[in-house]
Amino acid sequence: MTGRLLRIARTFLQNKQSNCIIPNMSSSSSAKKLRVLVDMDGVIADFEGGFLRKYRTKYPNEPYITLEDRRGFWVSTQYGHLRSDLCEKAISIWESKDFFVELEPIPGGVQAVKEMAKMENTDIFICTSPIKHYVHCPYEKYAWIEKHLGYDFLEKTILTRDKTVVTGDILIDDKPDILGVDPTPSWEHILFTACHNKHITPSSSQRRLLSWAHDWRGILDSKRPLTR
Ligand SMILES: O=c1ccn([C@@H]2O[C@H](COP(=O)(O)O)[C@@H](O)[C@H]2O)c(=O)[nH]1
Ligand SMILES: [Mg+2]
Repeated sequence: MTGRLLRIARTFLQNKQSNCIIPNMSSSSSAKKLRVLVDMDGVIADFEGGFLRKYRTKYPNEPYITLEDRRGFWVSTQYGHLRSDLCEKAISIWESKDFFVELEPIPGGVQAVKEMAKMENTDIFICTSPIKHYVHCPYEKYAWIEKHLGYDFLEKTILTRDKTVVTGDILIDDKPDILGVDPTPSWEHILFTACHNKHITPSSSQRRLLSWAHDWRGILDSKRPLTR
């Protein structure tokens, strides 16, 4: 027997003894799965709309910023510029009980996420940053996901203040700058258009998803390995 045949026979016996199952690389089920991370606030849950509604109810006599006039990711910063004490008043809204759980879904988002979850060779996770005032927010984010996406989606939920440490192929997120300890995250950031970011010109290499009515399937497909 040649050396090569001996090596093959030895490997076969070793695999047999250890009950090792050799994956069939030609089968589609063994193809590397596309991992999609989807942000929550501003992407599938309407943080901005929910904030404005509750702010105006709680502070009917205070000035406010319409969604049309929103600029910059941080609501609190823009309200602070309007009048310094409004920064704290804005923060008090999302620190209140029932703020996160009562957010309305963003049109098409829940449906798109459910569809992604059914796609072949696709793993989908919700990747969201809780606020540090943790009394209500983390619990309510889970409750929102159970209510709109179902109990099984709790298995696919990542709460983190640093999304750069999460691995994935795509992160669909409305925050223009996603920074953290890893300067070169594994995912491509797809900027989801929101009232606060629609005026900014993303860097030429950054792709946008204008809404869930736009071609999110094409974006996912563009990240899949080419098949013959
Ligand atoms: O002015 C603001 C606006 C939003 N937040 C909080 O930031 C996170 C954003 O989470 P993403 O996962 O990036 O969507 C969310 O918890 C908001 O409540 C803020 O603190 N201040
Ligand atoms: Mg967001």
